[in-house]
Amino acid sequence: MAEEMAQAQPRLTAPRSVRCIVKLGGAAITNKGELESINEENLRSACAQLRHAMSESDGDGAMEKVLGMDWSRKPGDPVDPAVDAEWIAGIARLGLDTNFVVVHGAGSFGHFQASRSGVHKGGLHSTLVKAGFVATRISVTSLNQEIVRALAREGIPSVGMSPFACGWSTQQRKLASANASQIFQSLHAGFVPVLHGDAVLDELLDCTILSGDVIIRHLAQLLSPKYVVFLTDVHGVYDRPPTDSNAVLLREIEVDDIGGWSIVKPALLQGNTKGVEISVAAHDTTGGMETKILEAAVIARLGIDVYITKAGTEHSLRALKGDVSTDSEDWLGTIIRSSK
Ligand SMILES: Nc1ncnc2c1ncn2[C@@H]1O[C@H](COP(=O)(O)OP(=O)(O)OP(=O)(O)O)[C@@H](O)[C@H]1O
Ligand SMILES: C=C(C)CCOP(=O)(O)O
Repeated sequence: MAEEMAQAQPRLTAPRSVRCIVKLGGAAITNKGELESINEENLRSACAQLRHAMSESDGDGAMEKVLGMDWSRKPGDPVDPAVDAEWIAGIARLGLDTNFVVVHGAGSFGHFQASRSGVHKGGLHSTLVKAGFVATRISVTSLNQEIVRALAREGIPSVGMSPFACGWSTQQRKLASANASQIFQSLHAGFVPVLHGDAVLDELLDCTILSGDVIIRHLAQLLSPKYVVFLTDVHGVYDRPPTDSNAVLLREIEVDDIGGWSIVKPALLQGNTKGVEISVAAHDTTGGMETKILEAAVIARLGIDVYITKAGTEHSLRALKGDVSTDSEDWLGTIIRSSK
């Protein structure tokens, strides 16, 4: 009996060293202005680049034949999916370094439902908020499934995990309970966990919206990855909204011990005391680029380099491979790192 109980307890040991935690930003993998619309090209490219970054082979990372893992039948498919069971059985190992965690944002899934009903502000006694909570979860979990499928089609052994369903909750929007044992165990078993920004219960507000950016910071604290990558729809952090033609890309930001940060590159902005000007879309319930920068600064203070760059570019591939340094003049993106 005691043995059975011991087996039933989750293993709480930290996993093998995690190489990278990556955020697939909602602005990149969805068409943000169009309700529940996936940016198929960006999603496909992000998944292919992830596979490439995980590949253990020396070449360009592309296996001759990818072991597709989405075996479900999609609408319009005439017959059952062809699964070459003999070929698969003959493959000794995947040849992928799967020590990655993927977190995605909501983009045009979830934010609209949440902002329309006010889920982010709480108050589950309101029927509108309750309905909005359900609608938000339907929307983000359906996006999660599409992302897991896209990764699986690239042969990445991914498993979807919803923070709400894993019992994660907040207290006044700050993470209060976030058991990661299922994530640890999945990594141990060779799976790539795929989490997402979610609607969660809040001890004071009843409910709120937990951003993928906050999830990434929490996981970075728990898993100490080698580096963290945020892929989005712009090249990185600019000194003002990139819609302004005078916006300058901040190439390197240094974070000190107490969380203060300063611009290192470009040199012309060194000593800039005005800070960064940010605009956030009206329906965005989680703070947009501002939240990303704040969470990235916390991660950098841990001594973990953070790369923010545009999805579907040569720069995103280099970031996913960890092939970026402060000397990389030809890399387009923002590096946020510790000053130590
Ligand atoms: N100073 C700034 N620097 C960079 N981007 C900015 C700035 N101000 C506003 N933005 C906007 O921030 C957006 C990216 O942040 P956002 O949070 O939407 O990204 P995401 O993580 O990809 O999306 P989601 O939160 O849906 O997952 C860009 O579309 C950009 O226009
Ligand atoms: C709107 C919901 C449900 C999640 C938001 O997550 P984010 O897009 O990562 O900020």
